[in-house]
Amino acid sequence: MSMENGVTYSAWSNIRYSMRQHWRARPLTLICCVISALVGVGLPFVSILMPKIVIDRIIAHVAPGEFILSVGGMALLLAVLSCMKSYADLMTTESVGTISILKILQTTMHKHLHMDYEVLESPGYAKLGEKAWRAMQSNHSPASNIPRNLSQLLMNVLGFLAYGFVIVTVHPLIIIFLAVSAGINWLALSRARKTEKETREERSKLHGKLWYIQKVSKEPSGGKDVRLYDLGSLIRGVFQSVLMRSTKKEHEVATGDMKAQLSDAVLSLIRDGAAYAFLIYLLLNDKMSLGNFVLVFAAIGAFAGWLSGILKNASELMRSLSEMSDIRAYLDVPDLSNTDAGHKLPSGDLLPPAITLTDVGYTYPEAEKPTLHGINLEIKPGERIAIVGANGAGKTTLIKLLCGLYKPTDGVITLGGVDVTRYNRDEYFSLFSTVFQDIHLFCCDIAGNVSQQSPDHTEYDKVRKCLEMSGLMDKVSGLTKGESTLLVRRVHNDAIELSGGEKQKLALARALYKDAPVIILDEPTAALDPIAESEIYQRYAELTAGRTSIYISHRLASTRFCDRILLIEDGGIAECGTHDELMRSGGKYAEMFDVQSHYYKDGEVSENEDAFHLA
Ligand SMILES: Nc1ncnc2c1ncn2[C@@H]1O[C@H](COP(=O)(O)OP(=O)(O)OP(=O)(O)O)[C@@H](O)[C@H]1O
Repeated sequence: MSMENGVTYSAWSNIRYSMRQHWRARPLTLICCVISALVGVGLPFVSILMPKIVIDRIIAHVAPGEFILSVGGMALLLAVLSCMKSYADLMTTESVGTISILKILQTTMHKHLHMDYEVLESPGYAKLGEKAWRAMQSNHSPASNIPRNLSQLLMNVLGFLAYGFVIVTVHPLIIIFLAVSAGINWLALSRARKTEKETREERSKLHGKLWYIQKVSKEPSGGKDVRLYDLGSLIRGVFQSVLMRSTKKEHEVATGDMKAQLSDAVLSLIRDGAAYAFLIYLLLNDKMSLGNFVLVFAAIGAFAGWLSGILKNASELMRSLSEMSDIRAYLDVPDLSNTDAGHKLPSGDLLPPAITLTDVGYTYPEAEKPTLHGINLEIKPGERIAIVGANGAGKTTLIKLLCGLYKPTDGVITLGGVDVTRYNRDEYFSLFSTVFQDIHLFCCDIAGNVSQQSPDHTEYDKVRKCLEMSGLMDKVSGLTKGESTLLVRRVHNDAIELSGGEKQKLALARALYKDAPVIILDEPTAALDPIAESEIYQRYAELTAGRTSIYISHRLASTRFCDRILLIEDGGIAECGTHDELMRSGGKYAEMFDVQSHYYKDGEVSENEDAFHLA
């Protein structure tokens, strides 16, 4: 699955996008940005104008009342502008620094939670995610800096024009000289930006690796192996080598930035020095009044600031905009499934529906060959199917296709005679209760983990019934808080930890609570003790009553209570039939069953013996 969505984002489109986000989060932010820009020019302008007015008034011998009025008025204006600037800056910093970043985090979380599972799992998307995450965390975070950059750019441009006008009125030559030196500076900054852009892909990859190694080193699930196999030195070595490569690249970027800043400083010195010398020459030769000299002298000093401000802000804005592209590229990866209103799902008497696979195949993204191919299968309403096969045969892949987490790369799956891609993705999910091998617990109480709903919407009697059926009620009733006991210790101090088998029982209770017409169980008893496992087998008919069920297991004896057994081999259905039929045909299933049956009681399993008594 290619993650190139073919969309490019122009600078203008990124600016509009960012403005829209900020406007939705808090319109006041953008208003304050504009106020900050305008006052940011007005304030220093009034400051440099004040000495000229004082000198001009003194030289003109104005009346004391007029003098106090004009100077006092200027001082008052300065105080008002200063307060406005402080307020606008405070509001902007607070808004862009928290609210807007949180808004972006909220948007990305919504994307993680609702995108197609197939996209979420794909390596291409993970890479895009790393780039976007890096962009969100960077010092130049577009989330916070685009409005601030624009505000500062606007302030610098206005300052440049206002001060430029003052200088031009004295001598146009000075402004040409200042503009040429600014052009040279821009070239230096462009080079720095080019280095940053060229190395961004690689820096992002290295950063992703560092982050992954950090994550591995602190995950308790990997912590056992790290200690018992002494993986610490290996992990440290890999981290060190990636860190060195990452530091080298970051150093390249920092050096580019430093060179640009150095050239700015040197050029500013030459530029301002020459301009001041020229001014002094004009004053000494009576070609300029003292008031104008003071005004232009201050204007030239500040003009250089506006100029380098424009260059710096433009460069930072470019960087922020390209980082915004990274975030948008991540957010805009399209879903492959139908998320619009789809074909009406079967309901009432039509449940559970028939599911048909016609020439279905699936190739994982970037895989060399298909994991599954040419699968033809009809699952009748209410049928109990068992799927068996060696490790890596494709059993889990097949059920992910069935329950809509993957879209077939070949062939068609229909449900109730309708191509499943025509149903709305989330409505289609509602038809399946699935227990996967890897069980995810959410940081709420046991009841919430079973119902997957908030307490207001949880039916507690139903929760207890499902816990009873899955065999977890004995454990839960022994807990002080019963089904209100919290799970996930990382989040809640008073949470409990469940064992592997208990988690599996909880997952089964969750599947039963959902009460969907199709129940799919992928090795649901792998972690259960023999008695608990046997109870599940004995209750299987009750657990799956009125539903279509699909059961994956390596314990071949357990598949005997199913109507049909499918053996997956070499990416296809190699054998299909009842246990007796498959045993009679003497194929792979019979061979696997015979190998396993050596471990049963007394070495043999007779046809009539309870096949669930595993040693
Ligand atoms: N996300 C993935 N990306 C790429 N390849 C994958 C992915 N998941 C599984 N595979 C590959 O697909 C093949 C089938 O995997 P699958 O999990 O369907 O096997 P399985 O029959 O359920 O195995 P097991 O009995 O060990 O659970 C394996 O070779 C595996 O490497």
